[in-house]
Amino acid sequence: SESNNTIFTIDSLRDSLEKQEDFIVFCLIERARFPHNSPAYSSSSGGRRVMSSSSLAELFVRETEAIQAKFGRYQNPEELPFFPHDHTPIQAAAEAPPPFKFPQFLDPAASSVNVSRDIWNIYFGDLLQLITTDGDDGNYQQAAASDLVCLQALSKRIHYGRFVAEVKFRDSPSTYIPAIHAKDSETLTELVTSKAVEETVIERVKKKAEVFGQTVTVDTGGVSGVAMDVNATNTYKVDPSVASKLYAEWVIPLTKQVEVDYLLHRLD
Ligand SMILES: O=C(O)C(=O)C[C@]1(C(=O)O)C=C[C@@H](O)C=C1
Repeated sequence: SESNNTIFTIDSLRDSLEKQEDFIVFCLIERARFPHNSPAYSSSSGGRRVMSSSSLAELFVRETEAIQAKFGRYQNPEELPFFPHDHTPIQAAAEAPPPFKFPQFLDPAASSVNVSRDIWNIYFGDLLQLITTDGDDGNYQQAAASDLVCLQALSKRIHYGRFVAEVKFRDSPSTYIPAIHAKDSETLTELVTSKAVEETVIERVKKKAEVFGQTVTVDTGGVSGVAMDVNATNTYKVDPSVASKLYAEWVIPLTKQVEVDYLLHRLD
């Protein structure tokens, strides 16, 4: 309904993006507890009988998403799966509560936007090596479970660009309409860009990695107080410069690509 639309403003969306940062930083910290565990990402079967030629991590994501799809995860317009699934939620008992009615805020343009492949490739091709140590502890299930949570958090954040683009378009259609008609992605990219906001976001993420990634120690010698270990960069659980690089080089550029892809189809 139209009344649902009022909850989305550029400020409320930026507020949500800021809160999602906390979760993303904690996801990275959690994954960084385990070594890289490269066999989880190799698709060769090593001669064993396997379900498919996919890696363990890929199978884990695919199968978990399929279950979450059955329970309605992708009825939420904020969520996009990495793999296509039958999105029909399972039939709940007759007395079960009715499904949540998500506000339908996005234009059908949303269905033509999907950068999941890029997120997948960046995560497994670049990011994972930057937040983990080389090594193999054999606990691939645990590593893959952490990967899934990271991937879902990043995908939600980046695809939030659809909501941001819709708000920007509604706030000022005449700014965007000529570039949309001209299919001018370069101009659209300039129009959705706010350098000052980007710099704040990148700086804030770095600071969060510094604050959340410290080892907190409690003085048990009878003296009250909590001592925070604010030592050299290499004592942080995730290198703060990796967190800011993630945002500067991948998260923000992909969010902008999502915004532009969405706007390009906004008047279809
Ligand atoms: O806040 C916005 O206006 C956004 O579009 C989001 C975002 C981001 O990804 O954080 C992307 C582009 C802008 O240049 C600034 C920030």
